[in-house]
Amino acid sequence: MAAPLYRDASAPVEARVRDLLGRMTLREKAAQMAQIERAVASPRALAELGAGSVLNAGGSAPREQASPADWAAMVDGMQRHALASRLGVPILYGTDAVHGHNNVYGATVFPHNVGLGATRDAELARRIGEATALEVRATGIHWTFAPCVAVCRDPRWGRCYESYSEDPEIVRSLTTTVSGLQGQPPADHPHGYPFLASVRENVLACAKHFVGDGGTDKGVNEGNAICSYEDLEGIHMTPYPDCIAQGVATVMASYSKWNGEPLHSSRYLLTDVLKGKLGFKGFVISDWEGIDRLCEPREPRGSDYRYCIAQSVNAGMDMIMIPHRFEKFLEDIVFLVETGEIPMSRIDDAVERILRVKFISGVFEHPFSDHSLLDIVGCKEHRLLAREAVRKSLVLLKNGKDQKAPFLPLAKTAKRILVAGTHADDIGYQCGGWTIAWHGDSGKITLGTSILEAIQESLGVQTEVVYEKCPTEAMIENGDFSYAVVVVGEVPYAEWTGDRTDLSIPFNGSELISRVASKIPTLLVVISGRPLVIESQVLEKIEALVAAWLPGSEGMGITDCLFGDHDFVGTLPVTWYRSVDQLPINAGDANYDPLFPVGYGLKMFQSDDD
Ligand SMILES: O=[N+]([O-])c1ccc(O[C@@H]2O[C@@H](CO)[C@H](O)[C@H](S[C@@H]3O[C@H](CO)[C@@H](O)[C@H](O)[C@H]3O)[C@@H]2O)cc1
Repeated sequence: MAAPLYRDASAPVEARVRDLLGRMTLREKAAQMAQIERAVASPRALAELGAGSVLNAGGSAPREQASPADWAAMVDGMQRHALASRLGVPILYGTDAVHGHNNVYGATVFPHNVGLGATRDAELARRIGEATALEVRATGIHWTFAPCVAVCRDPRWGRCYESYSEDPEIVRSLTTTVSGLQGQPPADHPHGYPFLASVRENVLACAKHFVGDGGTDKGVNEGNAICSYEDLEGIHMTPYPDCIAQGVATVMASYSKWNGEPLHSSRYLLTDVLKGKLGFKGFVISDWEGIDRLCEPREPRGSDYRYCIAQSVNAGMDMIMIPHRFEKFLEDIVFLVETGEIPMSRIDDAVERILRVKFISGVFEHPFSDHSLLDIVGCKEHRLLAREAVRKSLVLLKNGKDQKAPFLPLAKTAKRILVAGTHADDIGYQCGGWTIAWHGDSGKITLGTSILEAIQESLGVQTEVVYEKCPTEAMIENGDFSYAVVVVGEVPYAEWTGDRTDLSIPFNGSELISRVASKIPTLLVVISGRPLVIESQVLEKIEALVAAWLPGSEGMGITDCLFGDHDFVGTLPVTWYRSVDQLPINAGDANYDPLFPVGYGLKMFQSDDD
């Protein structure tokens, strides 16, 4: 008997979609709309019930320090169960590889998006997407929930570091990450249609979080963006047409609201605008428990969950990141269709979109991982790319108390130097959130080079490098140091855990800086996901100031500039405000009076065209 059309790789995608859709029962269609967490991805969920997709939460891994082979074996095992389902529809496995394959121990950890915003380098963003796709593919994973194309308008938001910039034009210029992840579509690629160049080297991307996630009132995470449609479209929606033009396969809905209406149940924005006006033909996925949050306060009342499913699916949600209550979701959505609450046409549209992406992704023909890629995770070439990105992300904000006497580059011939601060020797701190654990952590959480190690590696034996996280007065007074490098900043955070109205340097950083800089010529390096308050008396005392954002695993990228092997090229992608009383403050505001404006950034060397 001839194989069914949907299994024919030479058949047109839309024909394969229609053929498979026509063979599916309502329960099978509903199951395809479910994304479940890896911990509950059982043989029953995959083979018997046919869940369409699996993800891992931030920090959820096969085991601690799981190897790329462990990850690939886990995903392949789930795939085998999925292929054993009645129609053998493979799963898509998704993960948050948002600054490299950051869940995986030993993977290359790139600078977070705010640092890439400082580079203004679209080609670099694309190359990082390319490298990330290879490391994700090496672990058998098909899809990353990236790039975040939020336009962060208030640094009090705990996810500003996931945003490239407060300027929508800078964000849209860096959506080249999509082409890096998925590959570049041909010029004649149909508008809005999902694209994947190579099942071996590329992964599906996810533009998130649609729309207005970075524009909530006072930067409250999952809050309410209060603005006109013109501002919503002109500021926050700006990057999406560029992502769609690059064939982005998926879009994730935002937890936030627009003028009080949750995005997860906004038919106007999800269907009329995203799928209608912008022509998006991939699929829309909810955020984690996004449907449950429609029923806030968290409902124990099952019926509300059912009502929220109807609200969201009817608004245009195609896949639901459940992630734990799969069978309840299945029971509820089947009930809603059978009772006419959700029209079958909406289910068919959602599943059509999901199957379209699955056929485009090549996962029917190549369902399993490619072990020849395993060694590419954390490879030298990718670490060099990350080092280049770190270097280009640094912003020099002060260089010498006297313009005529620049402080940087630091002397490589100094006899004795002091390196101090909480962030000088901490890989976890310099990587920030979404690294190994959901909210990140401190210490040697993965492989990489700390700033202290980079300084030690950059200097010869003639320089004694003294490291003290919190030097005493005696050491500062009597240490006979040529200069000091003080590295302080924020501890890692994610989402609401990073929402803050106090944006001073944590751990009494200002006090440490003042103590050291009062006695020793000092360079201050700030490791943070956003600008922090730099008091005027601190700014006066230090010789130089570098914003390093959240650079990731390759600390050598910082010393490449500090010691003058490369000049600084980074410029501020966000406003460096004077005080939190100014917030929100964005370029273009009337009476815009920041400490350092968007676009500010010094060089060490006068270039020819100066
Ligand atoms: O400790 N608790 O009890 C707890 C409870 C709920 C939590 O909330 C959950 O934490 C994370 C999992 O641990 C989830 O990732 C999401 S966040 C959401 O997840 C997506 C998939 O990872 C990303 O692509 C999106 O960009 C992001 O907005 C949620 O906020 C966290 C901790």
